[in-house]
Amino acid sequence: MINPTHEISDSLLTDLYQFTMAYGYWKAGKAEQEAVFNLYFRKHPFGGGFTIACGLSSVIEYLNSYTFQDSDLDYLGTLTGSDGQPLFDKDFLVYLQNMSFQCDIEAVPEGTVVFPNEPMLRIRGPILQCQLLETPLLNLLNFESLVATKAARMRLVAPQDSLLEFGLRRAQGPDGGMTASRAAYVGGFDATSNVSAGKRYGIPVKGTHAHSWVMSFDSELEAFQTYAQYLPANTTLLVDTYNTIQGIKHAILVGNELRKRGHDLAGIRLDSGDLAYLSIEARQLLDAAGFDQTAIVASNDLDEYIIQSLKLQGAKINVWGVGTKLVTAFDQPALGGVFKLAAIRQPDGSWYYTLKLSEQTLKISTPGIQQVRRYFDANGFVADMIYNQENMPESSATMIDPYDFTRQRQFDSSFAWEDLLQPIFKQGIPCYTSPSIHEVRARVQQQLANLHPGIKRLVNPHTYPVGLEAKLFDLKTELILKLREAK
Ligand SMILES: Nc1ncnc2c1ncn2[C@@H]1O[C@H](COP(=O)(O)OP(=O)(O)OP(=O)(O)O)[C@@H](O)[C@H]1O
Ligand SMILES: O=P(O)(O)OC[C@H]1O[C@H](OP(=O)(O)OP(=O)(O)O)[C@H](O)[C@@H]1O
Ligand SMILES: O=C(O)c1cccnc1
Repeated sequence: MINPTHEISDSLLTDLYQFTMAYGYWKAGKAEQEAVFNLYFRKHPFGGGFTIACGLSSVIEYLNSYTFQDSDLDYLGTLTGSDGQPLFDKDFLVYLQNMSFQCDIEAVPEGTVVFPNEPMLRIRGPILQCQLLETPLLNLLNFESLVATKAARMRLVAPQDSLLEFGLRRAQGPDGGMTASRAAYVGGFDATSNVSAGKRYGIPVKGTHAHSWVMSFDSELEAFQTYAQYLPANTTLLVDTYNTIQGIKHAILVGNELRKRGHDLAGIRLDSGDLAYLSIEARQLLDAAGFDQTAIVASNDLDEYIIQSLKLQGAKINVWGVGTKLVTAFDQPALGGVFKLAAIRQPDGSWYYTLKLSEQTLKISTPGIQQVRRYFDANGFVADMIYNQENMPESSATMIDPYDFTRQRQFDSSFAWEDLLQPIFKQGIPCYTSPSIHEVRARVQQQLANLHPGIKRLVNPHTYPVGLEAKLFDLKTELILKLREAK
């Protein structure tokens, strides 16, 4: 049985190794040791130059009901190791039963443009709790951010057009379909064909009709007439079932009949063939018949590259129906968000900063209680500087490229800035008022308007500068040197 309401309140929705580590922390007396983890990704999806942060409202919803049900604990109690013995002591299950979410969470608001290596979310609290949450936090933020980014790329190439998400049938299960519909709207789509997403998220729902409608009648004309008779206010006719040009002519006939009844032909839809050629022909036929306001909808395996190409070819399409390539994030099915331990509290109250070494410089994590300071000027965003909140930047700060220390920038007090991570939970208590989905969607466009066009190029975009504040850079370098020696 699928979960049609798409509720996410499952505290077992994590990897087993989070529970085995949690158990280990508990046994070792470390369960409540304060830790800080940063959630970030290393590379933009789709070879692009920006990513849209999305999924925070799902995170909030998830954490608001983060408790273990008796049946969850019963199930954990049945798990055994390779020796056949229970994995977890009963007392550990009691600990989980009595546990309440106690962490601080800071995160960038949904709809913010974000860049590699900067935290989208930071969690601070008992290490056992942070650890259990690694998997659901990544699950909730990775996919929504990915689809919102894909949608935003399509919006960029069709700024004035209507974008409809048609993906539910091709989505990764019901949950993937719901999440994708939400993220597509946030990223800039205007409506979805997914009625459940319309109800749940307040997204406009729109649609045309399928080939089956036409095929179920003796003739295309009769199919169009019948549709217009019963749905005169929603008459967008799919014209390519048999012969597209003939289909357009049939639609015009029906349009004239609709006008006599005080309605109009809202649109025609093309779903096969050369969409540039056919849309130009359709526009001419429609205009010549006085239907210059009738929309031309196109669908058929569209993505941002095909939409861009069709526009360059002069296609007369003003509504785009996009399914598969959007909701599956077809050319990059996952955003590689990661969750890394960055600091752990010592018994003397000081922070012990942590770092994961790697042969690949790109994969070396960054320590610190990280915050992102975004500098901007009259032209938009200038750079993002990651700093350690325990060692605040001076009013004149130096930002260093973590991969080439010779590249440095100075930000004096003449620059405006804002810190991106906002408090979402304080010691487990929610402290953030989520904006509406419509406000989040508007934020995406405001954010993109602040990016240089080169950063928004679909292919080989310019890289937006992200660096480390000098004291954090020094901390990281010091740690790398120490760990390379010691381990
Ligand atoms: N003028 C065009 N320029 C670039 N791409 C186009 C153009 N017209 C259509 N396309 C795209 O080319 C692909 C055509 O795929 P395909 O050949 O499978 O479709 P079709 O045969 O026309 O339709 P179907 O197989 O659905 O009946 C689709 O992704 C479509 O969006
Ligand atoms: O192409 P997408 O971007 O995924 O958009 C959704 C597709 O779903 C419908 O097709 P249908 O399921 O009837 O199959 P089809 O591919 O044969 O048209 C519709 O006609 C679109 O072509
Ligand atoms: O309404 C439509 O035209 C539609 C909906 C889902 C998939 N394809 C098309």
